[in-house]
Amino acid sequence: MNIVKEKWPEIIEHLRVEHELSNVSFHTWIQPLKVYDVIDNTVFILVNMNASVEYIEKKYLLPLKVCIAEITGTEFEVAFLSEDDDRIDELQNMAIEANQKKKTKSAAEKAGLNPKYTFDTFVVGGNNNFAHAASLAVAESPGEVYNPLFLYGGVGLGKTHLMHSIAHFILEQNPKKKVLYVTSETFTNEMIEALRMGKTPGNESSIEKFRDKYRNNDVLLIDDIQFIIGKESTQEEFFHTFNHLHTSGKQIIISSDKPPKDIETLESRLRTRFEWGLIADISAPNYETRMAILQKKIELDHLEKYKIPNDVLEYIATNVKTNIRELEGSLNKLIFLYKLDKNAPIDIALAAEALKDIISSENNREVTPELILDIVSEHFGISVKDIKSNKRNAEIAVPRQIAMYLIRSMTETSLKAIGVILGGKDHSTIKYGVEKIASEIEEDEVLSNTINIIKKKINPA
Ligand SMILES: Nc1ncnc2c1ncn2[C@@H]1O[C@H](COP(=O)(O)OP(=O)(O)OP(=O)(O)O)[C@@H](O)[C@H]1O
Repeated sequence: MNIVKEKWPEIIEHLRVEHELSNVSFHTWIQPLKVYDVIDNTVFILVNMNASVEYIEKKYLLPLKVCIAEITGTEFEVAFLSEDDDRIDELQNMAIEANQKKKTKSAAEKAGLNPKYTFDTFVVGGNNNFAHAASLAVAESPGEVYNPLFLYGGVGLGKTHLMHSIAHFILEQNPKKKVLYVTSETFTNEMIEALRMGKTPGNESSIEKFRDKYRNNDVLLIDDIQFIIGKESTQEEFFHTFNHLHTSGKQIIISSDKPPKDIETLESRLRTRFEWGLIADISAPNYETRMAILQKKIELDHLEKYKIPNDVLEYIATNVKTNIRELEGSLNKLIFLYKLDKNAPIDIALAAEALKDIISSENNREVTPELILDIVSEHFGISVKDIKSNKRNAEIAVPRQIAMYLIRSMTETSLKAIGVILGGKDHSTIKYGVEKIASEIEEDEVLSNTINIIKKKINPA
C-alpha cells in the first residue's frame, strides 16, 4: 500500500491538531476525504458529494500538502476529485498503466537487468546493425525466429547491452514472461554450489532447484558463454538445460567473445546446437558511430551543461577505437578531471590527460604470437584453428605462412617455438614459410601491401 494511504488517519489527525480545527469543521470537511489513488507523485483525494471541491481546495490544499510531507517524509502534489469528476475514468487508466510499469520494473529487476541497457539507448551503426536487427526480431517473437540467437564480438562492444535490451522489450510486452539473464560464471557457480549443498543431508533437492531455476523460463540469456567452455560438468548441465528449453520452444540467447567455430574446446554437440539458430557478430564501431555513441551518452547522462567542445569529442572518438566501455569511460574521466580543477577548461589538453592510459594501452599493446594469429585470422576471415591445422589449400596455407613470417619478424619467438604455437609443425616447415614470404614480398606488390596492412592492424602506433 502507498505510504499516504497507509498513514492517512495520522495525516488528517495531524492537520486537525496543527490547524486547531473545530470538531464540526473536521467532521464536515476533512474526515470524509478519501485517498482515491496515488499515481507517480500525486495524491488524488476524493471529496464527498455534499462538499464543495473549490472550497476545500482553497482552504485545505496547502495545509494538507504540508501535513502529508511532515508525516510521510516525502513531498507529494495533491489534487481533489469530486465523485462525478470526468477524470476518474482517466485516472483508472493511469493507475493501470502505472501498475503495469511497476510490474515491468520489478520483473526487469528480478531478471537481473540494467535499466539503462535498452534498444532506445543503443546506437546502431554498421558494426552492429545485423546483430541489432536480429535481436529486435527475437525480442518481438521470442522462440519463433532465431533460436538460439548467438551474439559474439570483442570486449566492451555491446553484447550485454543488446541482450538486456531484448529482455526489457519482452518484459515490457508481457511482464508475466519468465526471463532470466545470467553470466555463464553465475551459472557455473550456482551449479557448483547446488552440487555441494546436495551432498549435505536434507539438501538433496538443491540440484533440482538449480535445474528448475534455469529450465523454468520463457527466455534464458547466458552472457559470456566462453567461461563454461572446458568445464566438463558445467558444459554437460548447460547442454541439458539448452535441450530442455529448445525442445519446449523457449528462447535462448547466448553471447561470447568468439563464434562457435572458433571456440576450440567447445564440445561438438554444443557447437552444433549453437549453430542451429542465428549467429550475429558485433565488431568495433567506426568513427561516425563512436561520435554518435558519445553524443548519446551526453544526452542520457545530462552532460550538456558541460558544453564539451566538438573538437574534444572528435579527439576522443579518434583515439578510442576498440572498446565502447573505454569510450564511455574517457568521457567520464574528462568530466571528473574538469570537476577536480574547475579552472581547467574542457579542451584537447584535458582530453589528452583523460585518455593517456587508454591511448597507450590501445596503441602500445604487446605484440604476441597470439595477437598476430588473431589478426591474421580476422583479416583473411578464417579461423585460428584452421591456421594451426595441416590443411594445404591455398586459402589457409598462405595466411599460415604469413602468420609465420609476421610472428618471426615482429616478435622474438624462435622458429621452434613458432612451430609449437602453430599446432606442432617442425622447425624446417616454419623456416621454409618465413623465407618464402620474405622473398615473395620483394617482388609481389599485392602481397607486400597486404602484409603492411596486417602489420598496421597489429601495431597501429
Ligand atoms: N551501440 C551502442 N550504443 C550505446 N552504448 C553502447 C553500444 N555498445 C556498447 N555500449 C555501451 O558500452 C558499454 C559496454 O558494453 P557491453 O557491456 O554491452 O559490452 P560487452 O560486449 O558485453 O562486453 P564484455 O565482452 O566485456 O562482456 C556499456 O556501457 C554499453 O551501454
